[in-house]
Amino acid sequence: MSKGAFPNHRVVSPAKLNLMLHITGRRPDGYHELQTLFQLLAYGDEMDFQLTAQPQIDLHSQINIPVQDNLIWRAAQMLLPRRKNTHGVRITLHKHLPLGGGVGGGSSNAATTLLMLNTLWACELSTDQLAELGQALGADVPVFVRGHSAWAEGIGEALTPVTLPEQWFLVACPSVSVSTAAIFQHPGLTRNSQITTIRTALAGGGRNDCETTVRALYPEIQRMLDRLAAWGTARLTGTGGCGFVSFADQDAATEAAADMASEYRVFVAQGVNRSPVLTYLETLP
Ligand SMILES: C[C@@](CO)(OP(=O)(O)O)[C@H](O)COP(=O)(O)OP(=O)(O)OC[C@H]1O[C@@H](n2ccc(N)nc2=O)[C@H](O)[C@@H]1O
Ligand SMILES: Nc1ncnc2c1ncn2[C@@H]1O[C@H](COP(=O)(O)OP(=O)(O)O)[C@@H](O)[C@H]1O
Repeated sequence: MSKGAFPNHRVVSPAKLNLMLHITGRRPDGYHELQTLFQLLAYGDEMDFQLTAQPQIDLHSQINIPVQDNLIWRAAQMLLPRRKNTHGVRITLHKHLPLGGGVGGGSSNAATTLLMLNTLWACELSTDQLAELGQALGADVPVFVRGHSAWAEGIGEALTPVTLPEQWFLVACPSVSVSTAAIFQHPGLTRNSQITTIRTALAGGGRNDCETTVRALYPEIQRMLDRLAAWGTARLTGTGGCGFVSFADQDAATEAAADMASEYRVFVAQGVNRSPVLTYLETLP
């Protein structure tokens, strides 16, 4: 760091898995009523945040989408009117998570940006305010803003923090990306699951209601889930396309990952109850 330069803050923008996902109804505005268990992971994209003397937002992201559409850019723009100092920021995204994989990378990046800039720009917004801003960017943003594994209802915004066993997960990502909107618009999707309880879900009950439709539309995902099933109960996360299996220990997960790695992009990650971004923010003065 050169003299006078601002420090660089590197944080892990975590992924999530939906351990189960039931669709219990559809609202008049087209959004679906869900019940889902969000498991945060100690793995994700890495993001660098460094304040600058110039007031602009300078985003370096390897993903091939127009900057105005990047959820990081959009999150930063939302906080700009609340900035209480004169600094700009240089944000660099090191993308590790697949796009449109159901592991929530874009939503997580948006939430990480809201959390980091709220501190670095001294915006002083409460967690509730940040979660509300985040929800306008996507249904999955609030869970990452609150930064805790959670039971979600409503359209995914009514969150109850939960403590989950910190198991290991093998996540496999097929080379296809699934459009969340397309799955939710599909006529074959089951939308009438019985309301279940948080207790049943925590005990491992439940399934992913999107899975039948996703399997039918994407043979490659069907094949991947069938391959994963060699190690246990294989599930789709979100609207896909990634699937996962849980393990009690890291070695077993790593062994299974090695077996799948020649065919699929895979990663092994531990489930965590608290987001690494919150842990990082606690270290700041
Ligand atoms: C269903 C989940 C479960 O985690 O799927 P994944 O995106 O993770 O796969 C998420 O809540 C998705 O969250 P997110 O990806 O942020 O969704 P949004 O951008 O808000 O919405 C994308 C589209 O999905 C549909 N949608 C989303 C959430 C919801 N409860 N009902 C819906 O019908 C809407 O058609 C919307 O236009
Ligand atoms: N910073 C970002 N990272 C990833 N995707 C982004 C980002 N900004 C915008 N997007 C868009 O959001 C879409 C869904 O993002 P992502 O979070 O990866 O999917 P999912 O919600 O299925 O896990 C991407 O296909 C991409 O077009």
